[in-house]
Amino acid sequence: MKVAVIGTGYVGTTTSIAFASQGYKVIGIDNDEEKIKRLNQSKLPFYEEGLDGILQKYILDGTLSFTSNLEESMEQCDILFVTVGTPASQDGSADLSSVIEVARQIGSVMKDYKVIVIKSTVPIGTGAKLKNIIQSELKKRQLDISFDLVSNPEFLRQGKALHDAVYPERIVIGCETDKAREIMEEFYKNVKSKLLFTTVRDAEMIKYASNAFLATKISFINELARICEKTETNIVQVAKGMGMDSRINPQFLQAGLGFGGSCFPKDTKALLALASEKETPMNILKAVLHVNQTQTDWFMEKVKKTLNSLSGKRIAILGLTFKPQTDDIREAPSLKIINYLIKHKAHMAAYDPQGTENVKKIYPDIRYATTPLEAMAGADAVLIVTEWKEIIDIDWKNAKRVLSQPIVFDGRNALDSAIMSKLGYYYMGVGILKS
Ligand SMILES: NC(=O)C1=CN([C@@H]2O[C@H](COP(=O)(O)OP(=O)(O)OC[C@H]3O[C@@H](n4cnc5c(N)ncnc54)[C@H](O)[C@@H]3O)[C@@H](O)[C@H]2O)C=CC1
Ligand SMILES: O=C(O)[C@H]1O[C@H](OP(=O)(O)OP(=O)(O)OC[C@H]2O[C@@H](n3ccc(=O)[nH]c3=O)[C@H](O)[C@@H]2O)[C@H](O)[C@@H](O)[C@@H]1O
Repeated sequence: MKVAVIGTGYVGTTTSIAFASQGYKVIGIDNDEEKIKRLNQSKLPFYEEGLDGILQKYILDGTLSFTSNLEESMEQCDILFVTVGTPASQDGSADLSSVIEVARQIGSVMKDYKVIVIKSTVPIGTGAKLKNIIQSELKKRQLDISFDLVSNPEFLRQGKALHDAVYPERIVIGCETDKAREIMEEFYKNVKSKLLFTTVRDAEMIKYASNAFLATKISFINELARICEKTETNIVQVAKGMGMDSRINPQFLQAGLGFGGSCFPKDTKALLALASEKETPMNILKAVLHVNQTQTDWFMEKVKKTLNSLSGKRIAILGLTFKPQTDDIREAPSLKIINYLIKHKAHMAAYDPQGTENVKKIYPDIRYATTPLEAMAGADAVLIVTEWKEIIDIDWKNAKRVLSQPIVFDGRNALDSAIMSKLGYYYMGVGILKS
């Protein structure tokens, strides 16, 4: 079975590699010709550990190839996965222009039966809409070709993308015909995973509901962190105790600077936009976004209060990406923090193992360091913004010497407050008592 993957971004490239590893011949397609050229030279368009070597292996052995020519690729493939972006529009709803464009292109060149699988995150009802678009393109060509439209949402996490794509915990397949079900069952037969067949609409909702629920856990714990500080309780211990109940479980109970990235913020907004369109308020989700939008300001107000004023203070920012193990800075809390520090006239030096070049494009005028210690030299305070292992593993005992004042604000509760205090730091986390 040969497959095409349309859209070679984070999801498209990773799933192409995962499918190649399962023995399929895969053609990755993108309308960004520069990206295609680089991919064919085994150059990833983003950072994801371990992925570049495997990409090269499959390109060299001919399992995986990349092109911009959809028509030619379609003739050779039985299944087409659509993984183009669905970013947020101005009003928060999902911008479907890319998936719609791809549906039009498919309908305008399709010559025989295909299974078209939507992996992009799309609002409920989009599958049906895309099916209509393909049908009307076929009608324009006076063709009566059958095809199936399937929803197969993607649940991979950046930073663990390859692992998640190769060993998914669950596979959700929304389809409307037995033929499509059989083909999808056959396609995933070698993947050991829980498989759920459902309708296209249910599959679309499962994706939004999953992201919204995880975002809810994060905002819940972040709001709880605020009350922990007022009640002299420790959110790390509280989350640990809560997570010991398997009904709650410890995952996504890490208090911090709020959720960022390309998905939680946009998908929660898109679900809210859908709820508003359907005149069915989702009050919990609204509050989830509100907590998230105010979390960095809440944290920075503590920083400002502790330092009396930020004006003229030298601040070291450690970590810029929205989470470790990625170079992605989309909706990263660091951007809000830099903005806050600029507004309050602080001087800053920032360090990140992978995200610096991307942040430089937005904030070219702040100082960027090539090591954590360089960023910390002469600083009045250190802000831990992303919990990269390299940052956690700093030799904090000796690092104190390069600082102007031994003050650490840990936005991720990545360090141990008792140890930091023993080392002589004034240490403040999120939802834990300062030490
Ligand atoms: N990034 C992530 O971790 C996850 C993303 N998703 C969803 O997957 C979808 C893709 O996300 P990313 O890979 O992050 O997006 P991305 O922005 O990294 O990549 C999208 C790719 O689609 C290409 N594209 C756009 N229009 C095209 C067209 N007409 N023909 C061919 N290629 C076209 C772009 O050039 C780009 O390379 C989104 O709906 C997202 O919500 C789902 C799970 C995880
Ligand atoms: O739809 C998507 O794109 C993906 O969104 C998330 O994946 P991702 O955004 O890569 O990263 P997560 O590990 O979920 O982290 C998201 C954000 O939440 C924050 N977070 C996460 C967990 C936690 O306990 N606390 C917390 O603040 C992280 O720092 C990060 O900013 C989901 O975990 C994936 O299942 C989903 O496929």
